[in-house]
Amino acid sequence: FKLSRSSATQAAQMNNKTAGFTPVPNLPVKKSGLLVKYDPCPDSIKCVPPIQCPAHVNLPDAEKPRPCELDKGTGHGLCCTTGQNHTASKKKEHHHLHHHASKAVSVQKLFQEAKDQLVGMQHRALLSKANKIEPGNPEFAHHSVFLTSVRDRNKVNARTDRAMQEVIASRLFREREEISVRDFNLENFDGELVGASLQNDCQNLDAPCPRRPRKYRLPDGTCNNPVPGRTAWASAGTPHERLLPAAYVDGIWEPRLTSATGQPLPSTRDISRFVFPDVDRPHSTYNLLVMQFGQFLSHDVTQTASITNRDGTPISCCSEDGTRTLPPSQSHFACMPIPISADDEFYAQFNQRCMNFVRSAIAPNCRLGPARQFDRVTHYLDGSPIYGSNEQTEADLRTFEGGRLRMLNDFGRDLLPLSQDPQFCAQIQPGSVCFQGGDTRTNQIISITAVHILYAREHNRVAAELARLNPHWSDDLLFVEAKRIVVAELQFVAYSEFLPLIIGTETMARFGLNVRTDGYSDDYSTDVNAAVTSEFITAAFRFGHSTVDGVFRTFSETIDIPDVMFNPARLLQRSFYDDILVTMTSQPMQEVDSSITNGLSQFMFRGTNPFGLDLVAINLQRARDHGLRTYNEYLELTGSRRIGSFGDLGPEIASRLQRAYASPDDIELWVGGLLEAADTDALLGPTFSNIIADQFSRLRRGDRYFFEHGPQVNPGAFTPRQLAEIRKATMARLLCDNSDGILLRAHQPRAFLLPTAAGNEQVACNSNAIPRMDLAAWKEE
Ligand code: HEM
Ligand SMILES: [Ca+2]
Repeated sequence: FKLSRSSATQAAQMNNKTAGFTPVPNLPVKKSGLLVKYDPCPDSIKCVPPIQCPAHVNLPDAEKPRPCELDKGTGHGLCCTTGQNHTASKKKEHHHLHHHASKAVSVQKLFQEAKDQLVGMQHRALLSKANKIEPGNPEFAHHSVFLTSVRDRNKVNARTDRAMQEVIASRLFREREEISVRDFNLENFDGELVGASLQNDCQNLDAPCPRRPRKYRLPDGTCNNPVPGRTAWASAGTPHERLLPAAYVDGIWEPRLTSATGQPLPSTRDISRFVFPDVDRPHSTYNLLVMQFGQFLSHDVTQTASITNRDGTPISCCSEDGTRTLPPSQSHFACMPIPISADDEFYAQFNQRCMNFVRSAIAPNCRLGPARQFDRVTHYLDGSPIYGSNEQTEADLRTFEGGRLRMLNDFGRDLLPLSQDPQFCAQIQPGSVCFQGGDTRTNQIISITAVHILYAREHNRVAAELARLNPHWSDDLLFVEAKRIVVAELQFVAYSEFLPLIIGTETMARFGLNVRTDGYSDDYSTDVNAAVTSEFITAAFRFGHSTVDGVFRTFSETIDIPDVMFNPARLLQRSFYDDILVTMTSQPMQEVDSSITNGLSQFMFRGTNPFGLDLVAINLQRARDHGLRTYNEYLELTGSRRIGSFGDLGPEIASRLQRAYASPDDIELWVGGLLEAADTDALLGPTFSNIIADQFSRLRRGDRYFFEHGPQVNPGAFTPRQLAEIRKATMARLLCDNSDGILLRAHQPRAFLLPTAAGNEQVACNSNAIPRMDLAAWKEE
């Protein structure tokens, strides 16, 4: 007797649910065992979720904010006086550099020393002949997303040089001034360089903006915040924010390498193979579009840059055949390769002992202090994967006729135009083509290429409709108006349909994330920086990697995902676009749990090689590179109790964790976050939900152009009538309006849930059950 597929699935899911760990609130309890009831906060002090008052972790007990009840019984918060900064604004310690009779001279001397050291490091990097990567190597594909155009190369090199000088100068400074690592990580010292002779390099912190605010966003995200000194906030090229101070062992850029026990941390590849095997656990109601839209959103808000060779080529930190790590004398200063154990069940077959890993590029800070990674794309949720994150990219994508985006017309179907570097994908997957989108990751997996096509078609659909309604509008006006509508639809779908499925309705309410049913929102604040946090991009929003299935079961074939990475050529087949859209909305995604498909953890970007990269190992290595703290520290940040033993996380997983880690204090944020049991009606547990909720709160409260913000604050506000139309947008309508009508003519109204979910039966695309926006609200009287 065999279990039917569905009951086996159910059993697996129950198993997963009971295995999940639920963090325990860290609150004072009365002798009776009941939670203490809290008084309201004093006037003008807000009660916020603990994550939105991050300084509480680092304050001495006597200064900690006191707990309070959040609105509508959604849990406990803190009466916060320190805002969203991870350090309380304490008086900075003054070190003599600042008071030196000729500060400018000593800063300059420090930087000259740093420059000399850097030249030495670069010289050694140049001498190491081995550190190039050939096309065709999986690592070449990994780095393709980081590559900069020839046009930008000098600028990128100059920026990295400057940032590296700051790192070296910070080291010299910290040693000479004998500042503790803790104070350095917390930035409890005066490290401002503004005013010193180097200030010329710091001017890009404030973008030049027109006096009268623009009605439309700028492609690079500048001039969103109107306050002088903040006009570059969250624009392309600006650094990540941090919830907790970095965990660099030197307080500057040296990654965490030792366990709480004092022995070396385990290799992230070992953590991957011990803790994250490939187990098929399909989700009972969520489909693969949740996964794919999630990745699309992540590409909108974040793309980290990598350090490269000076000629822009990727750096290799392993010997060419992967059998050994390059010795320090031969390797680049940005190298942080991942060791592979000799007993690795998978990579040992291919004699691999080293997986390449190059550290993320860092931004000049214009101050001494911990290194800060930056975002290459606009942090704002502003459709940047569709339109690009700078003026040039946007211009390259436009036709300059009718406000439209360029498309490749393939026998009557609109696809994205072919990439200007059409050979690129062919270097990874012979015979493939690459498409051109607003983001360099457009071809990373065929399903994301399809989402890019979906939105580009929507843009052109809206532009055509606006042109019909307003025949006198210019190309420019049609373009910016269509973009404003498409971005609003994207934001609306993200906040109304997607986010509640991920973090649940209670967290939505606690962080004030729900879209309104009418009127304008009033939560815009010039004090909120929308920039993504290190914790969000390096761990929490990478939850999505657990939801990826190793195959697409399309109408006509079962495709292994590594075969469609950088290989979107199937989209040229007449029915494939519809087929992959239908596959995404009808095939379940994978559960969020301690399992990752081999398609990501062994074969990622394999191209024509027998093995690829391990994304789990890379995620964890990236977290160390970016100075992320451990799971326990984020439990504390979110107001939960730390775990004391592996057993706290459940009996089955405990032995696997014990095999990987020496101490529960070493468990990484991404690992602990995935192991939590989901909140009620959510996909994720509280730690990831909190980090994601905090980010999406920044992304609306810190974005002046957010679709719900009214004319008092938003120069691009919609009229009430237009806003009512935006609020009809759904993912189902987007799919229906922009499919080829070959395989997709009907759809379930809730597009992120399987058609088998209760009350979600398919209806014809022209049915009223899938509402339609009426663009007549944009007709000029
Ligand atoms: C479809 C399969 C996917 C592949 C092949 C993939 C691959 C990758 C790779 C190679 C990176 C860069 C890793 C590094 O060097 O640190 C990355 C980063 C990331 N991924 Fe994925 N991913 C996939 C799906 C997803 C999904 C579904 C989500 C979220 C729902 C997601 C969220 C992220 C985030 C937030 C980052 C950090 C981006 C940055 O700042 O550079 N990914 N992914
Ligand atoms: Ca963006």
